[in-house]
Amino acid sequence: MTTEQLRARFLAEGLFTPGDVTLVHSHEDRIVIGGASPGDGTLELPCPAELRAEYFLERRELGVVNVGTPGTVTVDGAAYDLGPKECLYAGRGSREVTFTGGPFYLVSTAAHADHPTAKAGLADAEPVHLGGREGSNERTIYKYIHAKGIQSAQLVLGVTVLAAGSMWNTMPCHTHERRTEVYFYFDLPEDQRIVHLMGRSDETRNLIVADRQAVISPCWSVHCGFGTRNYSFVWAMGGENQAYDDMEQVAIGAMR
Ligand SMILES: O=C[C@H](O)[C@@H](O)CC(=O)C(=O)O
Ligand SMILES: [Zn+2]
Repeated sequence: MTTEQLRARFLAEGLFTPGDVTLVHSHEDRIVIGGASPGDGTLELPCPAELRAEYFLERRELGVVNVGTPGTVTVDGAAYDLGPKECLYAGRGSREVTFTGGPFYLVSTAAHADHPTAKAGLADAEPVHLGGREGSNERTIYKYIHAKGIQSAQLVLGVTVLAAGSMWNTMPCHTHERRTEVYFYFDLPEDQRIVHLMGRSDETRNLIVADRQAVISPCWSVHCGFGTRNYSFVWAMGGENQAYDDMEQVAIGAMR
């Protein structure tokens, strides 16, 4: 694939349109990603015709992460205040979801079961500190929706925050034989970029990614990257299981 073909297929740009909810429907594990940018108003989660559903969460579940300023997400009349990087899970059967403030990044997977709406902040996520200065990858991993956290049908989601002076995420890298993963990069200055590596581990390609863009990694693709500055990203997965560590590790020396 050429650069343009790779970008068209695996990179989601333009998710944040002021005053609108923008959704991208991937056929990789049927993951829908999106952005809600309410501005000064309130936005409602629409139900695109492609879902053939009465309402968005009729057969789906949703993870929401605030990637901006303090805001509120309301699910069937119950309001949840979300600070920056905080997360809300809305389960199957929730009929009305509205957004104010933010903006908010959205990830949805198909759901075969109902789970209660739940909020988690950074302190609830049992932060894991990984990497170090010598590897330029000092970072904190916050797990929100996973086997031991907020319960879901298949969605797994968290946020990773890189320390100032650290640029690498996920190195050594891995694939997930049983899942699709999407990285959504944010908190990167507008004029900076991330070199995201994708593709089979023995035949990698790269995507040059800007702030508030997402990369879809099918099960065969590695997903890791190096920024020209530090940044944060939301990682989210859909597929067969919810064990965070179900991954095929790739030795650095085995990458091509
Ligand atoms: O499957 C897990 C995901 O790729 C990320 O959680 C990895 C990550 O945040 C990191 O190492 O920086
Ligand atoms: Zn991964």
